[in-house]
Amino acid sequence: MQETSSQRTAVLGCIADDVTGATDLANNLVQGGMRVVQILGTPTPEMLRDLSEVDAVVVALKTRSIPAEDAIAMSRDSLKVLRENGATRFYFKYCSTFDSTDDGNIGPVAEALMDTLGVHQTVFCPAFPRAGRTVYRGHLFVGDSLLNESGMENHPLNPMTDANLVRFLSKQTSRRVGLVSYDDIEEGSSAVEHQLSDLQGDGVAMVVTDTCGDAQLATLASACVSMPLVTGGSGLAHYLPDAYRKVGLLSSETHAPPIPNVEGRGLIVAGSCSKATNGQVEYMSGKCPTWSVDVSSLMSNRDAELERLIQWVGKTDASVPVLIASSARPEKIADLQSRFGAMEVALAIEGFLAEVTRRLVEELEFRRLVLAGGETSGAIVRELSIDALRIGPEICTGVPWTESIGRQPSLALALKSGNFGDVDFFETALEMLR
Ligand SMILES: Nc1ncnc2c1ncn2[C@@H]1O[C@H](COP(=O)(O)OP(=O)(O)OP(=O)(O)O)[C@@H](O)[C@H]1O
Ligand SMILES: O=C(O)[C@@H](O)C(=O)CO
Repeated sequence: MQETSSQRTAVLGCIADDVTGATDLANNLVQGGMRVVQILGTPTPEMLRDLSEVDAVVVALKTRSIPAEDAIAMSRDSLKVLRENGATRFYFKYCSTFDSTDDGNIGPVAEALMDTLGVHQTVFCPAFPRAGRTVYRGHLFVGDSLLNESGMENHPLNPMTDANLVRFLSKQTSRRVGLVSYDDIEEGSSAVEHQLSDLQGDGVAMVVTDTCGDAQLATLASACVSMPLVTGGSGLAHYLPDAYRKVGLLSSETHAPPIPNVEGRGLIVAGSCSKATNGQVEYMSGKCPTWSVDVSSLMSNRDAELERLIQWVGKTDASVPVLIASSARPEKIADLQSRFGAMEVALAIEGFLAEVTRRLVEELEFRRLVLAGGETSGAIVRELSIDALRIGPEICTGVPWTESIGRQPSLALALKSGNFGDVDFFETALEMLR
């Protein structure tokens, strides 16, 4: 296939199961030299037709923690539109910590996409070594810890209690699950292709891939270049553009991302309770006015809590950013969940933070938003009616600045996955826009 410089529609169509994951994926594609637009929610054909000079479209859904049949339907709808717009390669992005439950949604959505595309095999590559996620002998590590000892076992929505991905994915699918091992990958991309083909001969449709470093991701990208569908975290995406260029799927030009040109006040909203976000909230709370959401009051008297918060922000010094956080430690979360129900409290907080953010943007001219947590960011961008984002430069591994497309006034947004970023992430992000 030689579509190179005349290619006007995106070659690669991506479907991500949450909004910060989508941004992370887009960031890696941008670093590979692609021009990338992120669409928030299922795209319409018109939205894609209006995009020109784009190499990849990343669709950000919010399907990680919803019933599997709904996640499948939304993912299929997005696939259809991306395909009709001319994409020939597809990427299903989930979390580098494989966030899901025994019932899905990673296995069921991957199966549905495979069936729609008529493909018999795909890879599962959650590894993102630059962010400390590696896979060895099928086991997922976060830094030096196995997934189930990394803090992810305490996640409010999908506690991860099994690091063995071959075993865990097998619970989500009736298809055979296998492994391309570290040793196979070390032998190079042809060896991986042979191994994939042998596994396919044995009826293995879903292949978890060991990956301990970036060189192995590059090998894997070359081995997967002709696969219509790949699945994974964002690490593999860094290397796919180059692999596509080598086979003529993508023009040899690379593109540098623009920094958002947005004036206005900074707002940090954290709904993630991950270890990293908790540390970032603690650090930033010593540096700017900070509001810690009282979840019990929110559950009993939401409107009063909202007004109290808006009034408080109105009295803060307009020359500095404001931080609003619901983040809490595991014991506190467990207590709230037992009193109100896990999903009920999660959705109530998401809705509350979303409404607060919209009101602050509309009423107090906040324009530079730093949001922590995928579900939280998803709820907020939806409330702000943002349809699409242009991807800008990287703030830290996996998190770029982005700028809203088609919204007046435009907003600069940094959508941070819960576990990403150093302790000073919020400060660093806002300083980049000075
Ligand atoms: N104090 C709290 N008690 C219970 N649940 C909370 C609390 N604060 C936030 N939540 C909920 O926890 C969930 C956190 O998910 P979110 O995706 O935003 O963060 P994350 O999982 O750490 O990030 P990511 O998905 O990017 O890794 C949200 O649904 C949020 O509303
Ligand atoms: O892959 C990751 O870790 C992140 O992009 C993410 O999906 C967190 O929600």
